[in-house]
Amino acid sequence: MGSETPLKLPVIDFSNQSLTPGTTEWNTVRAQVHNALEEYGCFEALFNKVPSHIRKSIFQSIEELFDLPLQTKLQNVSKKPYHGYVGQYPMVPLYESMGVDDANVYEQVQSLTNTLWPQGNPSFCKTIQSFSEQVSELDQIIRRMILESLGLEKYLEEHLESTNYLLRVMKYKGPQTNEAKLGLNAHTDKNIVTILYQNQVDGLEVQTKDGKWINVKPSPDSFIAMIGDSLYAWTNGRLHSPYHRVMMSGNEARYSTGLFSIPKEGYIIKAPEEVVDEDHPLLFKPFDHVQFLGFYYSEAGQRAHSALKTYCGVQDLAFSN
Ligand SMILES: O=C(O)CCC(=O)C(=O)O
Ligand SMILES: [Fe+2]
Repeated sequence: MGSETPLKLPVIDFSNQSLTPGTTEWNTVRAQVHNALEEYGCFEALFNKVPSHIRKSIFQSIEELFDLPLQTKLQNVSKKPYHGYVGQYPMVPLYESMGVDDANVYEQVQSLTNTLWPQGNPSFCKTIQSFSEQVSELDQIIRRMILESLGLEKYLEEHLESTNYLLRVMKYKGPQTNEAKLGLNAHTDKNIVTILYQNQVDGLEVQTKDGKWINVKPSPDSFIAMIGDSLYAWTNGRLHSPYHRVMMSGNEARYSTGLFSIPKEGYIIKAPEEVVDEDHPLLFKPFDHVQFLGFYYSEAGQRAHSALKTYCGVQDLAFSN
């Protein structure tokens, strides 16, 4: 009857100056990261390395982007599925998003900027690139902590080099109702790690392992870090990749960003032998992320409850032993 404490994601502080590998501070935060990702696959990260002027200008840049005519936005295309402009879907009418491949690389952002603004837009370009580069530092800290906590640090270099960064920017229109409307369908992310950042309008919900929805209410200094299916598979199920969705109410638009670390095409995701043993039989056959994405966006992939299990799960073999 409203007396239950609302569920909350773990909050982990990465803003300590002395957060460097090998220190006690590092090991303490690493243990918190490991516990949060095992249980929720997700946590709220306090991270003060992104200067406040960039945190402000990122939302100005995103608004400017979505205010472009549809014809211009449609020029945001990519070879990979779901990396370019997405919107105008009858199922999720509030949602619109765009993607910047290799968003931490200046020349890549510049090329998209010049496509969208032939007369140039240096402040957009600089803001997107700096923001992505700074948030990618948090991605790398978290992934280093994950590998260390699983005893997989010998794979660190290969692991970090096996991915690129995609920045997706999202706009959810306010539905003009008090009743919550679906902004984005429940899904698991398909990549390695996702780091989300939002304006002051909440709406993200993350599902717990026992099926309850947590309303995420990050502070203005917080980022939400989340595990995707590719890392779930690579860690052989040691870390959870949670279902999440966006529910919108009210009049205000929600703007959010997601920095996705994504395995490069041709890199085969295969759980290292250290995480496979009798108690932890291999859950997924080795796979290429880009081919997996192709399956996910096919009709069969969209029908599957878990595209990952349908595509490369070996659970039937494990059960039949
Ligand atoms: O807008 C958000 O906070 C979540 C977006 C999301 O889940 C996604 O793009 O995969
Ligand atoms: Fe997502």
